[in-house]
Amino acid sequence: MRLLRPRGVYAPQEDTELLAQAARSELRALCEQPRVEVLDVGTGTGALALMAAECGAARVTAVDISWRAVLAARYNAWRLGLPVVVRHGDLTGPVSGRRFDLILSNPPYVLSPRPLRRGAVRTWNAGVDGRQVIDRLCDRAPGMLTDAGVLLLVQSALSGVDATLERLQDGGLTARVELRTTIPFGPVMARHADWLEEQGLIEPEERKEDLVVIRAQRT
Ligand SMILES: C[S@@+](CC[C@H](N)C(=O)[O-])C[C@H]1O[C@@H](n2cnc3c(N)ncnc32)[C@H](O)[C@@H]1O
Repeated sequence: MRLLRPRGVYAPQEDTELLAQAARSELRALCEQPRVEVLDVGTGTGALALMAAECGAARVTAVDISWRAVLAARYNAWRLGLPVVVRHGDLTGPVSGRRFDLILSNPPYVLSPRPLRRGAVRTWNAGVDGRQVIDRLCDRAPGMLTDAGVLLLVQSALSGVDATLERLQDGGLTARVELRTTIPFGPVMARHADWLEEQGLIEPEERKEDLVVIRAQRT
């Protein structure tokens, strides 16, 4: 898909593609049912929400905290003629009270010594433990899934895979690692490599990380 991506909006990359891969196989089974509802939390350009609509999901809603991302995703949906409703707000706030068959999220998960700020860094910065958005999403997801609903979430293994699995399990979901791949550090991670080494999170000279898709479902 050729998508408009204004400055400051996250460019779809390896994490987006890994999550899309997991989502496509989920959607193949789901879209045989009528009225499938999908939510994409932190939509950026809208790439994942648009893919879900293209796969045949009946109702796709996307949310982002950045107005720039919301406007880009709305434009991309209009240009491609795909029925995606894009809402502005924090996490699931704009859709509270609704339930979804599939929730997708590629949230900010990058560990950073810098405080969270407004602006472009919000697309990736997730605080010193990389969990400032993931933890809140794990707490909200169980209450937003239909009975057989599925959450697919992508993150770096550096941000704590076990912490995510445990948090989702505490919320009553069965959670497991669905996909995993190793990628070389991109520019943001490369800038933080010395700090990650100091924290003992990576080996000296290690410049790669595992990306993981976590799948969670109500037991
Ligand atoms: C890593 S980008 C992923 C973008 C897109 N889903 C993709 O995979 O290409 C994370 C997105 O989450 C958004 N975001 C960050 N914090 C958020 C929050 N609290 N609520 C909603 N969206 C948020 C950012 O603006 C950004 O667009």
